Amino acid sequence: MLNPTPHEQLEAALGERQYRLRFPDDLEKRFEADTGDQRSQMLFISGVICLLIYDSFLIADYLLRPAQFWGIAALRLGLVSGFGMLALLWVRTGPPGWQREGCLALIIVLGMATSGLIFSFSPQSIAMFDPFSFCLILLASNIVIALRFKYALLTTLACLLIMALYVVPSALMPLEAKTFALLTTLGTAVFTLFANYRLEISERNNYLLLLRERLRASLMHESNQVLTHISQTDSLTQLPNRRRFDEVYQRLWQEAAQRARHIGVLMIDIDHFKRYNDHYGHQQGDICLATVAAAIESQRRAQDLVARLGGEEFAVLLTDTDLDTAVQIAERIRSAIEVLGLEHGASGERTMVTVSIGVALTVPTPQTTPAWLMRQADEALYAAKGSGRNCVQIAATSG
Ligand SMILES: Nc1nc2c(ncn2[C@@H]2O[C@H](COP(=O)(O)OP(=O)(O)OP(=O)(O)O)[C@@H](O)[C@H]2O)c(=O)[nH]1
Repeated sequence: MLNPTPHEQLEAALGERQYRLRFPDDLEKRFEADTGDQRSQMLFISGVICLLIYDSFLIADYLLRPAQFWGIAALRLGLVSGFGMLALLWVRTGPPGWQREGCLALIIVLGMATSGLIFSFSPQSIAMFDPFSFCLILLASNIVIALRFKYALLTTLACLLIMALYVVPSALMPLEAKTFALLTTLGTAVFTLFANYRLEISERNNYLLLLRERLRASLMHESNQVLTHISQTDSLTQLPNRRRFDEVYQRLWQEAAQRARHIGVLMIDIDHFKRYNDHYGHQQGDICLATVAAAIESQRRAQDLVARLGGEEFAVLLTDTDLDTAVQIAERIRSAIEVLGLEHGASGERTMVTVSIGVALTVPTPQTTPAWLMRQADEALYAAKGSGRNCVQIAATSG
């Protein structure tokens, strides 16, 4: 079975009941690649805010536990904030997802363990306040930092265990207060985990919708490019068609007018092509047209445009070219087709396929127009046909 395309994977993920916290592998990798850097930056900012709040509790420590203040300050500022800042700076560099989440989870657990230790230093009269700080740590972990759910769950369980290890055997609180503290912390854990789960689900769903829009836009862009190419290309010769020629011609004319530079047109027509068709058949005529087109294309300079204007008529747009060079290019094209040696048994004049070419060149002025120059090239072509074909003629106004 064929592997599903990114678009199919995406539609399947959107179609599923949206409660899963993991996409199929490819999509999951793309999710991490697309959102990882931004998440690292957000985690850095929310982490710094959490550390500031954590350290602001030094005010309460100073008021409630002045005797232990300096020891507690060393724990909060030196241990938790010190390691915390280092971890956040590292997270900001955009490490892989599991390292980023795991590292922050460890810092949160360290914060909880330190809060437990601070609780154990408390005088009996104020120990009852500390469980509130445990709840705040869970709030920070699950809502503000919003670790990915799996990490949030493990961190919460570790925090609850640490909290229970400090509070349950503690002699600082009566049983009623311990029960209240445990229930409050447990309730906070459940509520914040539930919110964390919903946050991640909605982040993932938003990502899927955004990705679908991006994929649709890029598919649309690709289709537009294909359609534009089709609408501007001649299907038989794969050369630009008349529409494309006119578009480029108008633009180059304006540029030549602004810069007072030459612009030139070579009008090329296969000689006695009606006879060729009649003699060899339309299908062979098509092959001949494509061969002649490729030969003309092979002689053009990089900056010039070759187009099939219709039927057996081609044109070359020349920019920044003097008359001598234009005639040289025309002569090169004429001779390249002659030396192809494509048999033309019905020509009457020669035995192989040849072309006649009209050359017209000008520096645009307010009195001249693109259509006027085309007419000049057409008249020169007509003159080439009149001079026995298989030759190049220059428009009278270009000489
Ligand atoms: N095979 C083929 N023939 C085409 C195509 N488009 C136009 N033609 C033929 O090209 C021929 C052009 O003939 P004319 O315009 O009379 O000119 P000519 O016979 O080349 O004569 P001169 O231009 O005077 O040398 C016609 O027979 C058209 O049917 C095409 O896409 N394929």
